[in-house]
Amino acid sequence: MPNRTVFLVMALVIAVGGAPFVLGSFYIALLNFIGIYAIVAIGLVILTGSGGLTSFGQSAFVGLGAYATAVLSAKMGFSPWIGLPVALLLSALVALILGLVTLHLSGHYLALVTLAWGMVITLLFGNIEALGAHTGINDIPPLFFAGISLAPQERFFYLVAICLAFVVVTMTFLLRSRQGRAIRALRGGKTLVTSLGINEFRIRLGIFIVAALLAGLSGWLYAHSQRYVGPDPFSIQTSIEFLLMAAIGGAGHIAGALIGATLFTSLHAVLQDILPLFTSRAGNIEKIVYGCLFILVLQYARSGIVGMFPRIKLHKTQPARSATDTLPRRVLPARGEPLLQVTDLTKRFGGLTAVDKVSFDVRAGEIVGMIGPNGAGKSTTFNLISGALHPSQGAVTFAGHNLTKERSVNLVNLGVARTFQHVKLRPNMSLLENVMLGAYARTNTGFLAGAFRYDQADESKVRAEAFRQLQRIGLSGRAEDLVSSLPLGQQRAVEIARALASDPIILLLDEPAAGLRRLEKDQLSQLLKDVSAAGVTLLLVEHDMEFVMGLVDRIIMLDFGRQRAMGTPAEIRSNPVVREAYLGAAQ
Ligand SMILES: Nc1ncnc2c1ncn2[C@@H]1O[C@H](COP(=O)(O)OP(=O)(O)OP(=O)(O)O)[C@@H](O)[C@H]1O
Repeated sequence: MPNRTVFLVMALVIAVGGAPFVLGSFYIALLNFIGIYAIVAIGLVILTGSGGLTSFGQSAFVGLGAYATAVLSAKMGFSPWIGLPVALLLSALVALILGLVTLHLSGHYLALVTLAWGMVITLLFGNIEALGAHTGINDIPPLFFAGISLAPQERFFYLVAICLAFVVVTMTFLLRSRQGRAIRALRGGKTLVTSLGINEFRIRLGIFIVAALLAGLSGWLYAHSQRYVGPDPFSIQTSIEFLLMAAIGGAGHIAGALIGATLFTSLHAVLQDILPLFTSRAGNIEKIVYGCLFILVLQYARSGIVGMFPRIKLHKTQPARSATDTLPRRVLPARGEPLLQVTDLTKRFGGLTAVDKVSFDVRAGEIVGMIGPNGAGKSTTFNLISGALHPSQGAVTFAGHNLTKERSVNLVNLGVARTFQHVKLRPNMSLLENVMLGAYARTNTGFLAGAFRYDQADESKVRAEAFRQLQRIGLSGRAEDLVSSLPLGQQRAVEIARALASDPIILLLDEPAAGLRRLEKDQLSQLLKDVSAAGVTLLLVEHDMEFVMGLVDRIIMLDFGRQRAMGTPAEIRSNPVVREAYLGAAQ
């Protein structure tokens, strides 16, 4: 651990250890609430801030955890410690069921379903007699540890601090891990994550369960801290307040959740003291204050308070230390071997035939370009080959596999990698992390391994691979910089490095030169020639004829969805059909 981190951790341990001796009981009780709420807000950092999924049902999961342990300990006489695994299991199970039903759907279905779930659970808590209906459950027994009662808030404080520290550490590790990168990539859209071999549904389900687990833990703490549970604290309003906490602090960072929970809970305490002095409608005014706060945050500080500060790097990523830190590489097919066969490929959009019986093949080691005027069907053909679209008819065979029958998420495992016409990098991630995403399918560590750091051997290899690819494009010196700080030409190079990190047999490039200046195009052309020299086959769609002619071995020309010509650049240049349909205007 670097010295600065050791110093920070020690200072924090001393501050937390001494707090109950220095602060009065009001402040300790306040800190307990902050800790309990921060755990839920950290769940939202994972779910909403990182993964882009909104849940209005987090307080319902808190309630589930709280009621589970309350019923077990107060009504059934079990140890409150038994309540912890039960609260966690119940939260995870409900999240699994809700997730399985909704997470396949795109759009705002999850938000709507969690809203309904939040409303239903509050109604249930308030109406089921066995749960104490509106009176709730009293006399929840305190926790005991080694025979010592944790009933006093000063002692409970240590339990909250330990749970919060555990959550902060494991969730920080998770976000930095292979699955953490996948979580942060979700916002890039399904086509991107699928092309990297990331199962979008599984990751969404995973983070929904993680956030529910944290809410369940928070509920367990809440029940044994307050020793009473009733329906009111678990309403939709509280769920919105959790979202507000994460948004104020900065939903993209764990530190944001801590800051947001601290500010919001303190503000709540202050308003509850002050407002009744001026008005008998303190509750309503408080809601208005929160509403205004939300609008202000959305208007002026979308990344929350944390986003107002420059990025602090507590650790510097090091390249691999030894030669054994390398991922196994696949054996590339020998140059000239048949690799990709496209047969009668057809795609209809309603009455429009965008691609009409296109057939061609690509041999290993070739650079093949696909050209054609606007609307010719190039992108559609590209998307059919890369698995982003399914054909209406025809087949794409790659190294013996029928790609049209494969799940698109598996293509990267077969050796198919791609780049995008509109660069799809994750702007808030470093160059290194963006390229590491490319190697996602080459290792298989899961959420648990990431959260508990059992993934370091694999991570070190993936990091080494990403450094190697960054060196290849001449950007290893900027590995730690945010990718959004690069000009477009270098961003395209990073996309190529990311694709190469998957150890592809074929690289599909969608208009790689679009938007580049002349010098950037020359650099890109040289990079692609180097990649080809290393044995990777290239198939590209491109508008820029000069760029294509100087780079490729063969060209396929499409027009109105049909394949009009195929040949070497010289043959294409002199082909009358091409000259008329495509080059005519340029000559
Ligand atoms: N999802 C879609 N739904 C309906 N029509 C589509 C869809 N995608 C493409 N098309 C249509 O299919 C035809 C071919 O489009 P495509 O984008 O493949 O052409 P292109 O050669 O890539 O053109 P450009 O160079 O302008 O990108 C166009 O007429 C387009 O409007």
